[in-house]
Amino acid sequence: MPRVSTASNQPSQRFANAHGKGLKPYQQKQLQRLYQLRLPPSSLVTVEFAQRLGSICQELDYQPISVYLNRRGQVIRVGVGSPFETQIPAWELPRQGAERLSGIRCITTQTGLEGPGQKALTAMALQRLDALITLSVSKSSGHLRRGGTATGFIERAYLAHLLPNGDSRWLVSDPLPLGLLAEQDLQELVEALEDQFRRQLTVRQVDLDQDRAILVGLQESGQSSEDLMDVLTELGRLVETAGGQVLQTLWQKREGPSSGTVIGSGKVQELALLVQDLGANLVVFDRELTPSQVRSLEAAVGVRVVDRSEVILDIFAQRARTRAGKLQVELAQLEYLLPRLAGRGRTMSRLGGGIGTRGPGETQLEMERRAIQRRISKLRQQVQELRNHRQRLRQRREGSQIPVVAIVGYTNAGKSTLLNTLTHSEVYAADQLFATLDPTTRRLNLPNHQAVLLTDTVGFLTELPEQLVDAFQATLEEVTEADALLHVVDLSHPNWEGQIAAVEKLLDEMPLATGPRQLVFNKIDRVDPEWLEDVRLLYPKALFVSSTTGENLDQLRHTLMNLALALGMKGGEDPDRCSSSLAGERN
Ligand SMILES: Nc1nc2c(ncn2[C@@H]2O[C@H](COP(=O)(O)OP(=O)(O)OP(=O)(O)O)[C@@H](O)[C@H]2O)c(=O)[nH]1
Ligand SMILES: [Mg+2]
Repeated sequence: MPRVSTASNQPSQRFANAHGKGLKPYQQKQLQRLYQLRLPPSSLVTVEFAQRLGSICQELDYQPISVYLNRRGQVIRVGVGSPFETQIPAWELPRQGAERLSGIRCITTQTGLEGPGQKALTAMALQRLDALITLSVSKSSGHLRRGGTATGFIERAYLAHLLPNGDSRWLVSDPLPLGLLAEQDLQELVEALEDQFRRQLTVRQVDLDQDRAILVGLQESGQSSEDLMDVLTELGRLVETAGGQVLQTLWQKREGPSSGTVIGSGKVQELALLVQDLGANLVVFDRELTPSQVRSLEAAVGVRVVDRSEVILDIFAQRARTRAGKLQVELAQLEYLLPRLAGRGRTMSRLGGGIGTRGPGETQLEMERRAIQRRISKLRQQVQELRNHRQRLRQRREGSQIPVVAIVGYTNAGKSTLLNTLTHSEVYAADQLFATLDPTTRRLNLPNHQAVLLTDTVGFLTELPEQLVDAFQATLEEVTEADALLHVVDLSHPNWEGQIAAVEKLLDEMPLATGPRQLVFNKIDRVDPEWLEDVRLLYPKALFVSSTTGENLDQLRHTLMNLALALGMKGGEDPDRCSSSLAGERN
């Protein structure tokens, strides 16, 4: 049997809290009876139904009542409170595309004579209601039936509905006599609206196979606007690299993140509206979210909410080609997933479809947890084997006394391109983040007939998820075991200085990366030559090259020659070098 309070299935208490008044049993009964009423499917509202609501409203001392109906004319929810207070939670709403309305309309009572307020209209937009009908109940002129019960008097009525992409989000009618409103055809109205929404969607050329994302950032005190923009630009690049489309970016200035939802509650609401307006199906935050934050946010906005780490993990998962790469990515993903298992799933399970949305029940979760743990230990073991294998490879290389130089740098700096140009190879290089996941080593013969081994490595990124760093340890050891590092910087990137700092920081955190580091500014073909001279003054020891045009690569070869000579001498003096560093690693 349907209850008056449909949201929590706890009768009446919710309303008593919202309005400071408990409901008397006979009042509850009247509300309950509303569930038995049924409107003709084509009617927006009937005069009888409106008057019945007006009368109940009077009997409840003019507390507002909101009734929700589906398109078959059935009452599916009754609440004492404004449309804003009685909203249907996002996860209980049917999941619809941006071209559809929810198939639910709300009829609400009020005592004022004005049309629906901002909050009520916002609630309509959040739920994508077919329509919002506001009935103004007169306090004075309610007339009495012979039996003594008030019938309620509806002074005027308003019809409000959403608008496809106009200057305003909704349209509110002038005050209408009830009779006129009752003549409105519901089907005609919603068909016309959905038709317009569909056409608008075609104009926007939304690709329905792609994730359509809204980015959310937080500017904490102490963070400059430029820093935030850099973070959000990079986040956008990451989302695009992962195959998503960025529809819009939203940010907020705040002391610090709110513990519940990162951004404040008003901003969450703005976000939820934007999701509706743009037909987004994904929200991406610029920072790592706790499981409970994800839960609250998903409940409020009604679509999947992910954090930056998940996007990065997703990219790695898509990029991984080799067995080793796949192994490492799977390990990272599972380690990320495990602590988040409990929260995910249940809130979103009703929405169905899409990654991370199918929620198993609690027992199944427990089983899955154990299965995942087993899988993680197995993967760790395999990653360890991989590590040993790489170690043997390196050992062989070191035995051959050819110095190893690792090319490191921020993702997309041009590391693979540099390796390709220098060694005439065809390692995969592309204008993508994390084009390279697996290190590749190539032999480079220098003009003096000496050789070095150049190793291309996975790109760096600020605040890489720790699970990834752990999982890619085997790969990163190529860096820690190299005799020297070439730190490649994309000088044409607006945040090149920030990227240098990020890479230096990560390298400093690797205790074994002790070899000399040579800074190589790349992509100089894309920067203003005058400005380049200024940078040269700032970094007198750096090299300035273009990997695509080959400019100044001779200088780089020369530098490598000197490096190799110095290393060769060092190698000669210290034959134990390789075994001692390996011993250190085993601990
Ligand atoms: N104009 C110009 N473009 C360059 C230069 N070097 C690399 N690129 C371009 O920059 C993009 C990234 O190059 P990659 O070599 O894949 O960069 P990477 O550092 O290996 O990137 P990840 O493997 O993703 O970390 C590609 O589109 C290259 O063509 C250069 O000197 N000048
Ligand atoms: Mg690369």
